[in-house]
Amino acid sequence: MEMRMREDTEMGLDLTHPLPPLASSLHDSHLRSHCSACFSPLPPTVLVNTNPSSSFLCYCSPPCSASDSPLHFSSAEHHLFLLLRHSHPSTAHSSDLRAALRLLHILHLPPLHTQPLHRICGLLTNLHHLISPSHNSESDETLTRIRDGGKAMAVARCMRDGTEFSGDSKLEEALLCLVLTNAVEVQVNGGSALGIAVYDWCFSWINHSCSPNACYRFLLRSPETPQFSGESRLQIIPGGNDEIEIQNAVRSKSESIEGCNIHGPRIIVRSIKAIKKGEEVWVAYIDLLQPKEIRHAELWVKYWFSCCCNRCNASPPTYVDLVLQETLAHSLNYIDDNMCREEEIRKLTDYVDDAIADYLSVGNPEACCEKLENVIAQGLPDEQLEPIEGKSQANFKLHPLHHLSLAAYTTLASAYRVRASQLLDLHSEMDGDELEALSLIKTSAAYSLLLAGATHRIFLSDSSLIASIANFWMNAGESLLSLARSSLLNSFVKGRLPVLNLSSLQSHKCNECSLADEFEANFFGSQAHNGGLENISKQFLNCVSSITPKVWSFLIQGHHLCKKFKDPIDSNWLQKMETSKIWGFQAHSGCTAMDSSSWDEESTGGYEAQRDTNQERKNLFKLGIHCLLYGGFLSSICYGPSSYLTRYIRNLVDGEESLTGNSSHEMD
Ligand SMILES: C[S@@+](CC[C@H](N)C(=O)[O-])C[C@H]1O[C@@H](n2cnc3c(N)ncnc32)[C@H](O)[C@@H]1O
Repeated sequence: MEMRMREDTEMGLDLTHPLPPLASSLHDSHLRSHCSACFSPLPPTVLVNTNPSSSFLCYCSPPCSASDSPLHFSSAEHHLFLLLRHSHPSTAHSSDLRAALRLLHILHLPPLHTQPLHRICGLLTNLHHLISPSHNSESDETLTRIRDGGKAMAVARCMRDGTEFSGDSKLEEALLCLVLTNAVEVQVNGGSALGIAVYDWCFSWINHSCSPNACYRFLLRSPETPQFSGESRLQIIPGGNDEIEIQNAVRSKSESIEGCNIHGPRIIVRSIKAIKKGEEVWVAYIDLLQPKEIRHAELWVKYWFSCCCNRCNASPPTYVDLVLQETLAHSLNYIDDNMCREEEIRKLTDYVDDAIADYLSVGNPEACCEKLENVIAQGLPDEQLEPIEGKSQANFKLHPLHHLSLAAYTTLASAYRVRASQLLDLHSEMDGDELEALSLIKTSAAYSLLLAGATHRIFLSDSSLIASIANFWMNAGESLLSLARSSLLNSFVKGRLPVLNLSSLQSHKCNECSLADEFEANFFGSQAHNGGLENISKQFLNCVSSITPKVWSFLIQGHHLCKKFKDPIDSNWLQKMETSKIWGFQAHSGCTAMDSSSWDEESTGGYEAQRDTNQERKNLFKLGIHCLLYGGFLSSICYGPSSYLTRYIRNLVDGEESLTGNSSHEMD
């Protein structure tokens, strides 16, 4: 089954009203911090439980409790918790099982033997695929999860009914497969996933593409939020080969499913490209900034299909797919065979994963930064390169747009920021540490700008990456703005800084571009995207290309790796490198695309402390505002003008805390 456009549509329009979930469940880690019905965060003092014997779920209000608590007991979710508490006290992750139990309960399915299990309530289960014994270990994990999970669900239902478990859990397994095939992670306000939700065919029949034309967002309804406005006509209609399924689906739309979770997180589908009437609508099921091989492996294991979208079928591969997996060999004496190369890539991947784990799991951001910067600059360390058949192996470096490089910049931006705040927390009084902290914050901002600038190049060749790119520009803007506003900059120059009011969007209009007006117009709901994405992007790039060179040397001062990136926005250096060595192995000894011919170290060095730091600060601010507004503009295309992110950006730009004084400051 699939979904198609009812009429021609523009980019940046909602294609559905906010659709309520059939079932939803918080991840176990959020059960104490969020309302189990509406997923909104709980104020520390408001924990409503209808039944004192149930301490598993919390609610934000009596209406949420009244609507959800009965289902918690009648679906056997409560009994599942009791069961898991005894069998797997610490490792339980049960949101998929709980959502499946809830669905099983509200669907009132007829007895098992009369029910075909490949589709339930119109939704595909993939049952026979997901439970077939397979050749790959990740699928084996899925199989074990379905077998064990189905059994746990069935036992919980028997506990609820006071009956003996017969050993048959086929129906439960089918519902669990339905959840694995159709559930989406619920993420709001750019945070981590709160839980999962399953929606009816209006959303669940939308297929995946690695170059999608639509995206989705969630809307939470807490008791304070007014009722969701009435349903408007769906802009997408069901399509596919199964006429009976389509007719059933259209008919079922008028009968609301009993028990449907009215307070649960709602989903809205939105176009990110112009779509023609009758064209299929696609969303992305996975992270699109991964090379084809990894995307395909993930889709196969989770959803059991091979993607044949335009991006995946392109021959030669698209620019995006080429750079995301491109490596650069820089040793003549290597064994030129694919096995070696694959082995090398595997080692690079493990090395980067280990470095990221140093930060995220071990809590050592310093070790993480050192490893990531080494691998970006030099490839693997020597001890990782065992000679094969007496010959030393090539040491591959990652292309600056390789997906591991992108993961590295993201991690470095965050790890440097954390290092700065750790340093300031430890030694808040010491001047030397303030300078060190400032340098760490600058490096963090440099990496977030590098990430945004580098991935923008990819975005220009594939606009379906818009949501990720919006995020990168917003992060870069936020980082630059907080650096410009940081009091640490005050201690960097002797003497007092002149008065500089860095607040209010209106007072920071740029003479060269209309970004601020576009953002403002969007924010107040007047005609969206007047200037068109292409025009705005061009204006934005012109502005940031002229501002960045004025701050880049300040940001990377004293940082040897960042100095290798001549200019994060002007990617001429990258282009030079790509044309000098196109896809494949580098055949010349010692000559790498990352050596000094392309990575001009000299041109960016030599920052002098005597420079006009206040001017530098203004430029940082100006660049930050541009990045934020552009990220906000892209994000309003993906998530709508009234989304949390747009409001957040407005607040950031308006700057609740201005540095000094009140005089207005033009972005000149
Ligand atoms: C959420 S459902 C989408 C609707 C589904 N096509 C149906 O018939 O109900 C996800 C499943 O749809 C199929 N699917 C989604 N995108 C696909 C694609 N691009 N190519 C082939 N199958 C796809 C896979 O079987 C996947 O497990």
